[in-house]
Amino acid sequence: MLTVALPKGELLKNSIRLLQSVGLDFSGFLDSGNRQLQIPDASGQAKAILVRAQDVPVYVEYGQAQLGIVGYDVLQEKKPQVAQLVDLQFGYCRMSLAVKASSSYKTPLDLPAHGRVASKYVNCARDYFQGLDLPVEIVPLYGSVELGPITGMSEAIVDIVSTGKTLRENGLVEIATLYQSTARLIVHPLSYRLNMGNINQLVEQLRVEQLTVM
Ligand SMILES: Nc1ncnc2c1ncn2[C@@H]1O[C@H](COP(=O)(O)OP(=O)(O)OP(=O)(O)O)[C@@H](O)[C@H]1O
Ligand SMILES: O=P(O)(O)OC[C@H]1O[C@H](OP(=O)(O)OP(=O)(O)O)[C@H](O)[C@@H]1O
Repeated sequence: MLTVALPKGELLKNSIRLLQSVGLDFSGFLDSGNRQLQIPDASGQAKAILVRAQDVPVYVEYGQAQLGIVGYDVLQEKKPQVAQLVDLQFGYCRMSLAVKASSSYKTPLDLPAHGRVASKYVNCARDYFQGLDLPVEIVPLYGSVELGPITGMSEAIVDIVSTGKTLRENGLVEIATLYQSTARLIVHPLSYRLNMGNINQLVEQLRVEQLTVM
């Protein structure tokens, strides 16, 4: 039986919608009273496990799930050994560098050498500043990173921006975009090569459906 790893949070609804369009129903995860972390599809072809967004590639890399749905941002941060097969065209956001709107930093190179940058995406932030040849201290945080510059702990943040509302409401502005991100269908490479549980057919169906459903 195929196992699909689904991310809790922002990408869950659209992931479930997409899978429904190819006949796999995991809508039970959307029931507010439901605390089950794995549910079988009614057809008996597959089951889904519900994990934190950052953990989706872990289950796929280790082969406990053959398929998963995860943001490109997470793949950039963790660089897991998985095949990235389809850009699912939802979960649009961008990884940005932001500073206080009132600061004098208008471009990344205006930031002071050895200044601090707070982020949940420490590898993305580190790679970006290495590419600029600007030495900075990356301060790892787990959320609400906008508070870094507000409290004065850091000069800047590297974080996901979607509507821009969170930045605006906290007096921050973007000064650079590291990359754009969308949800991706990822696959365990060996399972794909061996076509386990007819995985290739399902991937093709998802490739077609994502164009019409979203
Ligand atoms: N505001 C947003 N708008 C659109 N997509 C987003 C937004 N925030 C995050 N995403 C995308 O959705 C994915 C999951 O984000 P979500 O906020 O649900 O989890 P998370 O905060 O990264 O993880 P966790 O809560 O487990 O720490 C992200 O990796 C990104 O690809
Ligand atoms: O541009 P916007 O549409 O306002 O969205 C951006 C916000 O969404 C994410 O936060 P999330 O809700 O995941 O909370 P977090 O601070 O715990 O990461 C991200 O970290 C920003 O704070």
